[in-house]
Amino acid sequence: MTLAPIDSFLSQRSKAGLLILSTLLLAFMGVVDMLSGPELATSVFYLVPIIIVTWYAGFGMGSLTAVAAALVWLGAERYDGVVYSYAFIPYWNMGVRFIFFLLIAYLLARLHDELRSEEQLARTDDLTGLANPRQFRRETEYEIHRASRYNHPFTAAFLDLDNFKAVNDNFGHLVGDQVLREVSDCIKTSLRRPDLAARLGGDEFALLLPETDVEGAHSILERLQESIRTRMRQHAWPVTVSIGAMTFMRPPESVEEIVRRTDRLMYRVKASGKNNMLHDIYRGPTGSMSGPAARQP
Ligand SMILES: Nc1nc2c(ncn2[C@@H]2O[C@H](COP(=O)(O)OP(=O)(O)OP(=O)(O)O)[C@@H](O)[C@H]2O)c(=O)[nH]1
Repeated sequence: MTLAPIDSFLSQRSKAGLLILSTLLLAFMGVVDMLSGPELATSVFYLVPIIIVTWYAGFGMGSLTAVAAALVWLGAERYDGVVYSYAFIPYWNMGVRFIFFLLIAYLLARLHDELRSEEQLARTDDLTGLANPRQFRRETEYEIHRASRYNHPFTAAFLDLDNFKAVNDNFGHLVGDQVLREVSDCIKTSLRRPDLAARLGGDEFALLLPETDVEGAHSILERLQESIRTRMRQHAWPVTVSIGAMTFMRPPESVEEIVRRTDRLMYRVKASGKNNMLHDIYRGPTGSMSGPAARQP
């Protein structure tokens, strides 16, 4: 049994939706507790709404649910007519339960944050904050499935910096790192929200532009190339960028095919003098390919 559908359902709920859900669960718990009487243990079930709200809406909302759970528990005890030797004991118990719930919510919120940040680290390139190759592959696989289903084009592009080694050699490795960060910054500001940018390693970057046809991709990539050129000139770094881009009117078989085709275009740019872009169209295994459109710098 997998919890994925429940997880997907809960993660799509708004904070208000989760609060309503937890209120309903607590009300249900209160009724069950009242009907079952004081003998039957139900305490652990009060944790369910607290766990759900804390995990999907954060510690603040989890604390509110913890208060509500402690109050509902007190109410159920009152209804059952439990007798204590001192009048303050029910309130003491309520306080202890609240602290227990709060501790669970706190630990859970910490665990959640740690997991999220680990996931984030596993997806990103340390130096630039862009996606890493594993994440690029995962998203590209997903895009192939999506494009097959909805029959939409998408574009993939490979970027390789020109003369980057010269910066390392002449200004040092730290300046080289700064170049990579500046290029990443240009990429981040040139792309749209659904686009993905990854650093594949060294001075190589990959872009995935979902739902993007030839014209759309061409204008984004031209803008990006110009933005990188301008930024490099501002720092007097002798770096330009070579781009190979492929617009897939039909999805290819695999990520490898995307990489192979796009990489090949990028290397043709390198071989023909660098600092340029080749952009081609893939129309399917039997379809014809247009000649690559090159733009001179
Ligand atoms: N500063 C820095 N350099 C790196 C990093 N990763 C790889 N490199 C260096 O990047 C360089 C990449 O080599 P090339 O792509 O051949 O260099 P290039 O001068 O751009 O060559 P062309 O693409 O032919 O213009 C190598 O010298 C690597 O040592 C990094 O994270 N930081």
